[in-house]
Amino acid sequence: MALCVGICSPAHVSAGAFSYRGGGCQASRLRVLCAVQSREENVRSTMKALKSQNHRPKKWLGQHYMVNEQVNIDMVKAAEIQPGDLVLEIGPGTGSLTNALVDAGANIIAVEKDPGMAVLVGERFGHTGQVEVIKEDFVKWPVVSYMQQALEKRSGASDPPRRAKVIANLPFNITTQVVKQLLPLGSTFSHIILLLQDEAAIRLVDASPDCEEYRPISLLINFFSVPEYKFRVERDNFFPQPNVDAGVVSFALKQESEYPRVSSTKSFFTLVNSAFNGKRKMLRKSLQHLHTPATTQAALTSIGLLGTARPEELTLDQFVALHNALTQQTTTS
Ligand SMILES: C[S@@+](CC[C@H](N)C(=O)[O-])C[C@H]1O[C@@H](n2cnc3c(N)ncnc32)[C@H](O)[C@@H]1O
Repeated sequence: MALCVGICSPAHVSAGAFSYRGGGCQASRLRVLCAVQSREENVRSTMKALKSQNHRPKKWLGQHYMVNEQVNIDMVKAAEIQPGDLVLEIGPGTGSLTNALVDAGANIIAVEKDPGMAVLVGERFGHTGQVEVIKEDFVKWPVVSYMQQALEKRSGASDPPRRAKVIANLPFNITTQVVKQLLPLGSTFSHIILLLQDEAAIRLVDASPDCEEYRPISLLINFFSVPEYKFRVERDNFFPQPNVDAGVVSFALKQESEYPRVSSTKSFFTLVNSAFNGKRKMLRKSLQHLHTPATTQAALTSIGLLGTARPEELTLDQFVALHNALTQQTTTS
């Protein structure tokens, strides 16, 4: 590593959206050599940490460890971490991202499902007093009550509690579930920064009706947050190497007063989910278990759409208008 000081600055990393190429970058031979050496060293220290726990990476837990420190540093930058911020990290693994958070002065609650990794990360950061490790399956963990209590403990009696942030190199198999679980929590979290499969990252931030993957989750994301694609991370930055590249996305969470105006969020998403049950069907058909076709058609025309509209043609604002028109018609009839 010492060899690389002053030469290894990631020249291919610029502000805005960029891409981490691991050892495959187009920079000078020396820089490539340094990147390879530094990555090998990171792989070695990851292996050493794993060996100390007699641990082989578990595929079923999505254990692909980050071996490029600069990616961790840039994820922390993307989260705009300030000293004293409370950060929830999902799946700390060997603690490489945790380490960048500690360096930035954050206080971290790290939830790890693998007992061996929970022990490892607890031992690694015990002396800092900045990391609390919780050995739990994040999906079953009571995130709101735990984080609210932690925020309240930290805030003075007078000032309103600062919201926490979430950061994670997420196991790919729980991505959708975690996104759905966290996005509506704008009173607890201000930002969520996730490293995901690149394809999922692109799909989640592109929520326009023209997008082929336009689905209820696209509407959910824009209802509750402002998403942004930050940068791409190529597969050779992980150990073991996955079959696909990754991407980092940020969700700036809205607070309740900023949500689109609907009478009930629950009934709004019931409408959206029902609408997409038959993506190719006309709304007046797919919504017929909620409203008669005539009612849906009248509501559609009252907001300036054709009575034959299909779900993939409506923007979030138009779904909101449709929901409100249907609610109004139901209450007046
Ligand atoms: C992709 S690895 C990332 C590890 C580390 N943060 C890094 O960047 O190198 C995913 C981590 O999440 C953990 N994990 C998997 N499923 C989990 C769950 N349901 N709840 C909490 N942690 C989980 C795995 O054990 C693993 O440590």
